[in-house]
Amino acid sequence: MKIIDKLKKAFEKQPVSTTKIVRLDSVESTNGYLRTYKPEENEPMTVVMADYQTAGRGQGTNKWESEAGKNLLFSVLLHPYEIPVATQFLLSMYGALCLRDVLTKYVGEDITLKWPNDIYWKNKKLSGTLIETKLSGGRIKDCIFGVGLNVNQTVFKSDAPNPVSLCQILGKEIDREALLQKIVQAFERNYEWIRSANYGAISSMYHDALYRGKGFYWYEDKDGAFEGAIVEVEDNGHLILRDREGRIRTYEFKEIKYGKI
Ligand SMILES: O=C(O)CCCC[C@@H]1SC[C@@H]2NC(=O)N[C@@H]21
Repeated sequence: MKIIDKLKKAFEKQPVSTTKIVRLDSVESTNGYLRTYKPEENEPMTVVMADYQTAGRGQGTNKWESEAGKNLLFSVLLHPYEIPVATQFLLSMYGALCLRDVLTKYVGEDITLKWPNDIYWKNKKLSGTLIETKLSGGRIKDCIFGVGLNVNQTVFKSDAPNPVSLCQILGKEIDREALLQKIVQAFERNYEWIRSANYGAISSMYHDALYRGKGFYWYEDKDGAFEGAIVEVEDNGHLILRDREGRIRTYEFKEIKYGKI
């Protein structure tokens, strides 16, 4: 085969992303940027990424700090009108599974999903997600899926929650742009899951990928520490644990902490 034909073939095989990606040097927060963003009519998905955030937000009242130009800080705007509010955890599972798919290709087996949607490598946090939704008539009008993924940072502040970066795991710097392309392609490819609203299949993939998905581990709620095993994550996103006495305990996010293994 001629070289040009080989190149053409390779190019045809390479999926090309159709999603608009807005690239910024610095912004307060990529989630905040998308909150006032007006998409074109034929723009099902928009991504905004920044090299630096001056007020990056984490879960609850946490800040998300990230060294300039080292990591991936991006938010994906989706309009999943198909999804009723009651089952909006589907979005959380979809996003986390997209990230896991790509990161597993980089790192291998040890990538898991820590309820509700952190990405862990072994027992260290590789990525965190902040989801914000705008509702209309009991359905989801807009969903902003904001991701902070540690890529090339190697020194973290001491109060960061057990962080790790891809560079630390793999021992080499990672091309952030190529990684972002792969993640966006996974979001595009897997959007079919949302369209088909195949809750059972997504939920089963999510459960298979859960950190501490099997066996008893230490947890901590407002009454203290206890050993529990994950029974399931409900469709509404609540975590159900069974303790050593067989008691079933149900938690919303922030009501439970992971104790030491
Ligand atoms: O606390 C967490 O684990 C969630 C962290 C989410 C951080 C990302 S960085 C990009 C996007 N913009 C923000 O302000 N936050 C999210």
